[in-house]
Amino acid sequence: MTRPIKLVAAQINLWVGDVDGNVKRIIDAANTARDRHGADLIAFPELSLIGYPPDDLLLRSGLPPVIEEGLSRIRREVQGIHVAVGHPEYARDGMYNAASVFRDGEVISHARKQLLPNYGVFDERRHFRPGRDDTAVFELGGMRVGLCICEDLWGPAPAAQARRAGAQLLLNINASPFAIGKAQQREAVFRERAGESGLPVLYVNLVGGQDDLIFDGDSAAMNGDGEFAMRAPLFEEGLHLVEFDGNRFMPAAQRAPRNEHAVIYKGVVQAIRDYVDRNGFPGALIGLSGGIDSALVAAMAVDALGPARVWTVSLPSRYTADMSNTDAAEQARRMGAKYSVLPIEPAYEAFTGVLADTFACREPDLTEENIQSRSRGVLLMALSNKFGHVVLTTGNKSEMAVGYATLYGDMCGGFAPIKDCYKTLVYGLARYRNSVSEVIPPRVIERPPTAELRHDQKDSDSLPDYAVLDPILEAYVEAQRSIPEIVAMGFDEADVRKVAALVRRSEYKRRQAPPGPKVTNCAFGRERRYPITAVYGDL
Ligand SMILES: Nc1ncnc2c1ncn2[C@@H]1O[C@H](COP(=O)(O)OP(=O)(O)OC[C@H]2O[C@@H]([n+]3cccc(C(=O)O)c3)[C@H](O)[C@@H]2O)[C@@H](O)[C@H]1O
Ligand SMILES: Nc1ncnc2c1ncn2[C@@H]1O[C@H](COP(=O)(O)OP(=O)(O)OP(=O)(O)O)[C@@H](O)[C@H]1O
Ligand SMILES: NC(=O)CC[C@H](N)C(=O)O
Repeated sequence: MTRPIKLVAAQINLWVGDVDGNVKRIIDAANTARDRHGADLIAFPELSLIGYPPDDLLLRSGLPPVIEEGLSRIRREVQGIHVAVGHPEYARDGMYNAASVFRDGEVISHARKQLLPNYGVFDERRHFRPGRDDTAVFELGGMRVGLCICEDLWGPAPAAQARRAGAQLLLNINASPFAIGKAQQREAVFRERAGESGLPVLYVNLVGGQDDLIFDGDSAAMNGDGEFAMRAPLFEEGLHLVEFDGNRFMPAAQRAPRNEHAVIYKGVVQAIRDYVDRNGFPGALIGLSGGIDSALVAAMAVDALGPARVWTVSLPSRYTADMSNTDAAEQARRMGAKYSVLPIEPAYEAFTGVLADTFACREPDLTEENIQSRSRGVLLMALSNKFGHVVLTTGNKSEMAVGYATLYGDMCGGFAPIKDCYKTLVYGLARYRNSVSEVIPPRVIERPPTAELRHDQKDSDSLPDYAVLDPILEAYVEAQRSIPEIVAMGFDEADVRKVAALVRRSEYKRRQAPPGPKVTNCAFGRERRYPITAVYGDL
């Protein structure tokens, strides 16, 4: 009787563009899987040599020889274990999203991705040709393994082909980004494929932050009857071993419950860490107002980078309540982060002084409010220029949706960690973080949200309550519902019309906003591409 085969899912963090570094990460992990786990095969994520998504880096004429050299290094330097890696393939008729399996210098198998995703954040048809229905099935320890790439699992054909070609299990390598509900969606896909084909599925996905995407891993082994034998923790690197006896993966895994706020929090922290580190910043700067948005971003930044690399700055104006200053100082103390106070009053006086004659016949309005916000932006960017830290912007999705942010003011900065988190989610994440240890003074979470740009201002003066606004935004932005449809869902027509008009009118602002991680099922940017200049009404 043949012994069970040992397979390792390499849930690792790979860097886009860093082929040499990724090859080294792959070789090191393969050697560890062989030596520590006695593995027969290790599988790496989709396009692991170049990282995901490589976008138009794929068009660089210097890339093919670098990929070729990386693949031959893996072939030369890893012995005694099958290695499955994803890489671009440059063929005579075009480029393919491919995967190769190597063993002791030989190419054992080769697959080309058949189903190229071209929706949501994906643009794969821009670069790749689809592979034909020539599913790769190879032998390992007397068993037959079918190899396919990411989206190939999301349709029935590639798994059915593998089954017909005699596969006993399906190995699927991925670059599948996180979104709320994605883990459940994946589970449904595994179940559907396993149910149709009867094949157990080994699913390998990467972890890490890449500009506006985060990859959560969620690598898994599911048996043909829909039972999990392994499900890796989210947002953690690891080499996950499973054994396969020809019919089933072993052993059956206990699945730890997953708290949604904990998962999202961890994902955004990962996004901050990878963005700051990979772009070479010594740390991050945050304007800490005593409000909930900057409080959450500061807590996440400290969790991502450690307190020594986070610099919080209070920038009070005449409208800033004492309570706000006290709470900001208290949070910085609790987190152990650097805290400076730079009052914006002199800058504001200087700007309004220069404009005084020109504005003589005009009443104060939003213009002056925006000057406060812009004075803060100028100061934070000056600190960034002088000390090299990146400014983290604190706008949330509700604000970015309706344009409730000042261009070149509080929108100043390089990375926007919570830009895809609705305000109601911001509260949930802050409460979750405080349930671990209370870094945010509770009053910050409890008081009503305010921009403090004029006396006694509250967000609810100009916007519907977030409990109403956020579901309208979900319907309008994510589900692309028309105004009459949203009204039919039970919302007040005036509210819906106002919100929709604000969303339409602020497209220009979002185009100028810094990147930040996708969390919802339709993030602004890559995933929702609307014209700025357009005339459309109730659509
Ligand atoms: N289609 C278009 N294409 C390109 N540019 C366009 C444009 N339409 C206007 N603009 C430009 O944009 C300017 C207006 O934008 P902007 O200068 O940002 O100003 P604006 O959007 O008028 O005001 C800022 C808004 O954000 C709110 N806010 C500010 C700060 C913090 C918070 C908070 O609670 O977090 C809220 C504030 O209460 C106000 O409602 C126009 O004067 C014009 O220069
Ligand atoms: N007094 C302040 N000191 C430092 N930064 C400030 C101050 N006021 C505003 N900011 C910065 O500008 C951002 C926008 O703040 P604002 O108070 O206008 O609205 P907000 O969206 O409710 O944010 P928050 O909940 O953080 O207060 C803040 O998150 C913060 O980064
Ligand atoms: N890279 C891919 O093919 C990813 C597509 C897939 N449906 C996912 O998001 O998981």
